[in-house]
Parts: sequence; C-alpha cells; structure tokens
Amino acid sequence: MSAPLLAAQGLAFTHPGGRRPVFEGLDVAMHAGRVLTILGPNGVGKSTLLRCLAGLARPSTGTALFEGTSLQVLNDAQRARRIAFMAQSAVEAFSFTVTDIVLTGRAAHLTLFDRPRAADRESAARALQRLGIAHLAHRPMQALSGGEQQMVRMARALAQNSPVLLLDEPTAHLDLANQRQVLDTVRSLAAEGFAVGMSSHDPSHALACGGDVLVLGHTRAVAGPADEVITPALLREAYGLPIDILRTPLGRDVAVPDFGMPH
Ligand SMILES: Nc1ncnc2c1ncn2[C@@H]1O[C@H](COP(=O)(O)OP(=O)(O)OP(=O)(O)O)[C@@H](O)[C@H]1O
Repeated sequence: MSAPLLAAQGLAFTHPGGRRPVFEGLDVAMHAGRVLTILGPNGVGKSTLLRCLAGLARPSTGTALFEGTSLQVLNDAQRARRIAFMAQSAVEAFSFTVTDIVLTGRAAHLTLFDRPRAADRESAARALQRLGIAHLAHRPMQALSGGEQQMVRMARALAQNSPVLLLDEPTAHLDLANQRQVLDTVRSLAAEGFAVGMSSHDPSHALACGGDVLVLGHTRAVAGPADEVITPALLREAYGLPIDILRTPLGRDVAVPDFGMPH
C-alpha cells in the first residue's frame, strides 16, 4: 500500500489536569482512497482522537503528520487545505442560510478580503447536491431539524475539498435513508481518492464502508481491515454485550446487538 496521507504514531492525549490519558500508544494511518472507521463505546476517546488527527487538539505525546509534515507547523489555512473536519456538534451562526454556512467551508481557499467566487458557489452547490439536500440551499440554518443541520455541516466539510476528511459521527441524528446517503457519499469520496476518517456507534457502518477500522476499547485498541478485525468476540469485548455478525439476503454483513426481548 502507498504511504499514508495522514499518520500518527504513539499518540497519547491527557486532558489538562486529567489524571489518566484518554488514550496512549495509538498508531493511526489513513490512506488516499480508503475509509477508516473509528468505533468504540461512549467516552473512549473517538472525538478526542479525531481532533488530534485534525490538528485541533495537541496530543501529549506524538503528533499527526500530513505527508510527513507535522500539523503543528502548519497555520490554520494550510491545515484546512489538507484536512476538513466535521465536529459532532457545533454552534452555528443561525441567521445564515444553508448556502452561507456551506460556503464557510471555502474559507481556506480565500484570503481575508476575498468574496466567494463562482467556483466557490459551485463547490458549495455540488456538496449540497451530493448529499441530496440541494433543496435546503436557501433555508435559514435555524429553520432546519437536527438531522438536516448535521447534513449541512457535512456538506460544508465536503465543500472544503481537502484530501483528508475527518467526520465525527456523521450519521448521528440521521434517519436510516440519510445514514445510507452519508455512507454512499463516504464510499464514493474514497473511490475518488479522498482519505475519509469517521467515527460511528454502528459497527455495520464500518462493514458497509470496508477499508480500515480502529476499535477503541477501554483496555486496548485494535486496528486493521474492517472485514478481518470486526468479529463478534472483539465487539463484545469493546461494547460489553453480545453482538452477532449476520449476512443479509443481499449478502451484506451487519452487526446485530442483542438488545434483549420484551417481558
Ligand atoms: N474538557 C475535558 N476535560 C476532562 N475530560 C474530558 C474533557 N472533554 C472530554 N473529556 C473526557 O475525555 C474522554 C473522551 O471523550 P471523547 O468525547 O473523545 O469520547 P468519545 O469516544 O468521542 O465519546 P462519545 O461516543 O460519547 O461521543 C471522556 O471520558 C470524556 O469524559
């Protein structure tokens, strides 16, 4: 396989004043044309890791490298031209329209005094189209549902057109069809050569995207190709309940947790 676009070795992160590291000794490699899905229970450190990989949080040990260059030596615009990051939640300037919000994803391609050009507007429109939300373009962000806002924030990350995309729970708040839309988009971005990293609470998403997976557990992290690493035993270890891997009539492997049964 080619050299990774984004890589980190021996990464550790401890919150200021924190007694224990959130994680330590983590190795991560993201390749062009491949998806990396980060799985693991609540609070295990998925968002923290994504923020370290995006250069938005400073690891206590190790550093993330984009094509061998430490993110720490890049300024905000240089970093944003390499890595687009979608946070799990964000406070938006709600009076803006959806198009205005998506256009902010183009900021790294503009100087302080530039107004968005036709090409920036086209990028924004393409990102909305791609996620099937072009009809929302002129709506005020304020008037959208939580799931619609989430799709808009993903469109903003797409409009940034950076070779690495890091998406923190891009399927949170979404109905099943919109989860499918996001997964289709993630797969097609990888097919176009982007390196896409995302966190998820659903191991089926990692199986559906293929590529690599990093399963963060409270005692260890396991990484490798999704179809090899994701086993019922590892999922049980990570989440603490029985989880089967079943094949659907369409031949897709899905992870099915045992949620118990009615009394
Ligand atoms: N500012 C902070 N100070 C101290 N600890 C924090 C702070 N922010 C987060 N944490 C802790 O860091 C750990 C990792 O949090 P993080 O948000 O990365 O987990 P996560 O795996 O993304 O969780 P979730 O699946 O619930 O979104 C958690 O135990 C959390 O309580």
